[in-house]
Amino acid sequence: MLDDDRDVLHTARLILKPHFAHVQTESDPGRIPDLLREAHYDVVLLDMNFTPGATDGKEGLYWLRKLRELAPETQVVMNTAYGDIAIAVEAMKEGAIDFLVKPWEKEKLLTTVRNVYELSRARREVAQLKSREQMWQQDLDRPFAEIISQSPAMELVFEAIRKVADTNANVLILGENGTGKELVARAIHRQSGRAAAPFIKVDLGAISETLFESELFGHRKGAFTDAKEDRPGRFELAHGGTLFLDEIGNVSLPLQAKLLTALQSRQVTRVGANHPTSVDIRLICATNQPLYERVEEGAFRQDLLYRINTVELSLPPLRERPEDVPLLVAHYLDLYRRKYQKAEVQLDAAAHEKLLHYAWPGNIRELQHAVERAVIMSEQRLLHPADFLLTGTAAGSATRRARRPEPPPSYHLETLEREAIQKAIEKHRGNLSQAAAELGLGRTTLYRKMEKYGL
Ligand SMILES: Nc1ncnc2c1ncn2[C@@H]1O[C@H](COP(=O)(O)OP(=O)(O)OP(=O)(O)O)[C@@H](O)[C@H]1O
Repeated sequence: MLDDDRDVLHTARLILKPHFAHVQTESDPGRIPDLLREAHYDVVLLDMNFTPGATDGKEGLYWLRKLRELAPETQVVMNTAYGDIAIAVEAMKEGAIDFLVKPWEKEKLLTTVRNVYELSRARREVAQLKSREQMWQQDLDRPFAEIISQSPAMELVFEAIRKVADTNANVLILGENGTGKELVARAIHRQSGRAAAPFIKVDLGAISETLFESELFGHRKGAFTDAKEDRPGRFELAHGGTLFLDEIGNVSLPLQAKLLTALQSRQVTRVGANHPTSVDIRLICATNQPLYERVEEGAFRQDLLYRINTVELSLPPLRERPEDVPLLVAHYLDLYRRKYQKAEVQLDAAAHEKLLHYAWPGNIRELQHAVERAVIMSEQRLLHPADFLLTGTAAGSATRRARRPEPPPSYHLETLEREAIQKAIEKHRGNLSQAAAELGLGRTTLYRKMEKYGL
């Protein structure tokens, strides 16, 4: 509160102090710029006249303008004397939010300041939401914002996405678990002309045979015991947008036939209905199964494969894009540091080495979970190799070994020891107690050696 009358300031302080976290009173308006530099004020109560004898309110209006200029989000309430209403109105035109007529009642002062404070908080929230939405919009404008990658292998994928996104072509995304198939499907949708319409995902691996038709094609009320009302299926929900069928390799042959019929005709009939409904969808399918082999085994219909694979995208496993590992580690470290409020957590060099040389059979999802777990469990600022329990299957490492020439044999003791430890950990699938027992070491010694060798 700014007022040249120290009694007024004293009374206001007594009234407001019990209700607000911070109340500041000041008799010299010349200090306004300094005060605003030092702190943020939600509400300022500003007198109209400061010089003895002045009644025209010019000073108040001058400082009001100054306040609006220096702190536009601060709300200003004018303190006016009885009879100053015309000046008060002018002040409102200049951006004051309200005015109080002196001498004010205790209750009047309290309610006014409280209301204005609530309003200023609400306005701040709206501003925050707006900027969040703007950031989100900017994110949408950057096509691959959330797909983190700097590898040539993924650059080819990005290029393919760019080419295919704005066509209506059916896309089949192949790749191991956790390679980002859903992320890519969403990126295609967002860059297509259908971006404003829904992206509907169906996890075909998780839908039971009995619910398949009703989930995908919908049902009429009374079609079966649980059908309490008419319900559209996922195909209809995706009308105008994109339908993403995940785990398409897991669908049984009878259901593949039903899917094929719907995809060929672009029509669906709700369970219990007599007439089909046309749907306009863009289809994206994904699977981690070797679909071509499944066709040869007779487990996947060839005609369905040809219907869904107009364009095929293969996502490389993480072990084939090692350039991405440091980037992903940094990304998820940052994310989980913030989520779990452990801003100080860092990886030591050996832990970095360990993550870099791991085969990541579970791909990005495994990396994400490994980093999250390490951040949650960490008790120190520095994360060591032992904080990352990577229980990669032998298959993962085997693939990696197959891709890289074996180093020449060495009888250097440390090299042999490192190898023995690595093999024991692999053999016991990451169970360090068992690995330590087999190596004839105590657990603490094993940890120490793992750290030394960056395992
Ligand atoms: N390039 C990437 N950058 C950042 N995060 C990624 C990247 N690729 C995948 N992820 C993250 O990894 C997790 C798995 O990705 P996603 O679900 O897209 O994989 P998927 O191949 O569909 O997996 P699944 O086959 O198991 O369904 C998600 O949390 C996703 O956000």
